[in-house]
Amino acid sequence: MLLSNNDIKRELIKAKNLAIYPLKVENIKGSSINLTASKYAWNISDKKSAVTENDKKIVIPPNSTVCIFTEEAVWVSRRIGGTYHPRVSLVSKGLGNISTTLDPQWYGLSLVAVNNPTSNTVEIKVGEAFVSVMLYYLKTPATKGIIENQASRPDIYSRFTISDDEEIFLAEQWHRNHHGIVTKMLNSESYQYLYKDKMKFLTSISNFFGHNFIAGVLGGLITTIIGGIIIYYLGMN
Ligand SMILES: Nc1ccn([C@H]2C[C@H](O)[C@@H](COP(=O)(O)OP(=O)(O)OP(=O)(O)O)O2)c(=O)n1
Repeated sequence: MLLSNNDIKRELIKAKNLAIYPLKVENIKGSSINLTASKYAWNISDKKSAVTENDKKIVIPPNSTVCIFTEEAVWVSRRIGGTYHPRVSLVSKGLGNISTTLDPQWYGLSLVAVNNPTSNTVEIKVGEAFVSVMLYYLKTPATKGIIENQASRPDIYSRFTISDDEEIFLAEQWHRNHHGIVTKMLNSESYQYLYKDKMKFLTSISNFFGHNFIAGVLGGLITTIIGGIIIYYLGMN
């Protein structure tokens, strides 16, 4: 079953099946969450950084592919899997990315390959939402402990020419284990915002039902229905 925006928010608040950090609430869409491009990106042909010197843009030359780390690290439990999809705004510039999968129990940054088959150079802004992840509840939880790939994919990024700064960031522990991603998310302002938003909603519902007039009307309705059922059964006998 595909997760809606409400399912995603509920799961993020519980933090028992899903955690994302940094969490950008505005990137939670109807049935997906958009992830943003980080300044860690490399061209697969020359293995060099594809980011401009001021760290503002990722440059994808004609007929080439660039691997871009997302700013967000994601953790999913055994009960959730997902798929990565290109955003229409990118596809309409001629770019594409090969749709890939998010395995249950995954934790780490995502490394997304974006290809430019056009004859023009295309740029993606650092921080721009460039890929959508759709999340699904699994019918039964996946087998415990089977995690086939290392967090944040060092097997792949080690093929690129990595600077010292990049190396330091990629070695940071918060995005390389489940606990780190969950803790960072729980301590973030956007998590507090999401949590308070839910509490506001629950309080407004309880205020609504707690209101004397509404409570009276509901009480009257319930009494009438129960009374009606009793009279009906008494009449039958
Ligand atoms: N664009 C993507 C897509 C996925 N992943 C992460 C999350 C996935 O749970 C994990 C594994 O993805 P695949 O199984 O597709 O990766 P491989 O190509 O390594 O395949 P396999 O695991 O079969 O060896 O990599 C990622 O970092 N970037």
